[in-house]
Amino acid sequence: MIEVRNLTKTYMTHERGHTLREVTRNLIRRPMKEIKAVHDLSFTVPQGEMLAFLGPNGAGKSTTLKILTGVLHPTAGEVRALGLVPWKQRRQYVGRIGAVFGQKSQLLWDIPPVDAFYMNKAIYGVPERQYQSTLNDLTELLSVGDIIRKPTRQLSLGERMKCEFIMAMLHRPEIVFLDEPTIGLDMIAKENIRHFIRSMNSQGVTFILTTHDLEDVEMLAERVIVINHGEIVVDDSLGVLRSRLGDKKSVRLTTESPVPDIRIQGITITERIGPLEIALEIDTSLLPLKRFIREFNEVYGIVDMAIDVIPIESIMKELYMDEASAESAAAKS
Ligand SMILES: Nc1ncnc2c1ncn2[C@@H]1O[C@H](COP(=O)(O)OP(=O)(O)OP(=O)(O)O)[C@@H](O)[C@H]1O
Repeated sequence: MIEVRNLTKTYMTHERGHTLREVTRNLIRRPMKEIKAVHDLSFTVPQGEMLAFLGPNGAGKSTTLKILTGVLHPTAGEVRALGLVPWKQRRQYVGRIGAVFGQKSQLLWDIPPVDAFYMNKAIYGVPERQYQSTLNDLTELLSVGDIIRKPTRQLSLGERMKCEFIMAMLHRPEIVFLDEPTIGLDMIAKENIRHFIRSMNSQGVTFILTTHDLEDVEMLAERVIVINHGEIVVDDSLGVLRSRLGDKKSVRLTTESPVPDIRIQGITITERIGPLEIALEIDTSLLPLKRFIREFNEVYGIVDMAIDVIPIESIMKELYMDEASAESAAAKS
């Protein structure tokens, strides 16, 4: 459904310089600087997939999504989505995709969402019967029957986001791009939105999600692509991603005597919660849990313990840090 081959985007910008002298000189000379935002990305997304496209700030996510939505054209490489080249066959393509931006509204502030929906109906040329039936389905699924008739500015953020989703889905897009779709929402509103995304996905809609909210990723995504410095670092299912990073456990421990700053292979102290309470990360491939419990109990006396799998935040942190440390090591050598 989406096929990306060797995608590269290089921005050309004017170098400003750091010192006042450089800035003044560069105002006249205007030297150009290349910024490789994405480099040689290749991946495919089958129909009906729920893909999380992640990476730290500046990794190249927005650039890739802008190319996939047809807003930008690449410097090199190919993209085919729904059989079309997004930036070349944009008119045909936009009628088959949708987008929801958590930080940017597509509704109009002073008019009720239902009027904005009607405008989109005209823009996309949605037939009246299809429009009414889709609108009924979506308003029912999101429980926003009355809300869509109030002026947008009077809606809560949660209500507005539900309407943003209706706006994006009315023309029944086959691929929907989500950028931080639950940002700023409370837990209940987040769950409503996630439930909606899951139910649209079960009807065959493909979702590509970019977010810094890793709970969205855990609750929604089947597959994760992580990019860093414009290149793919990981492309795997969430389960495989966890196992690839070792069999790590997060342990919260209360002991009879304080645990000092120990250096044992396989153990990292992540937090000191109190004088007798700490949080640890244990790599059980290096230190089996049974041995850890026995030895810690002998030395410090375990009073209470909670064991959990490592949350996805730690996995991501590790991925981002690996890349950063690899970079700095390369720079030093
Ligand atoms: N129009 C532009 N001109 C020049 N450089 C740009 C432009 N847009 C993005 N960049 C640069 O390209 C790189 C990738 O940016 P991009 O916005 O794609 O990252 P991102 O992963 O979406 O980051 P974030 O999570 O912060 O939104 C960054 O170094 C950024 O400064």
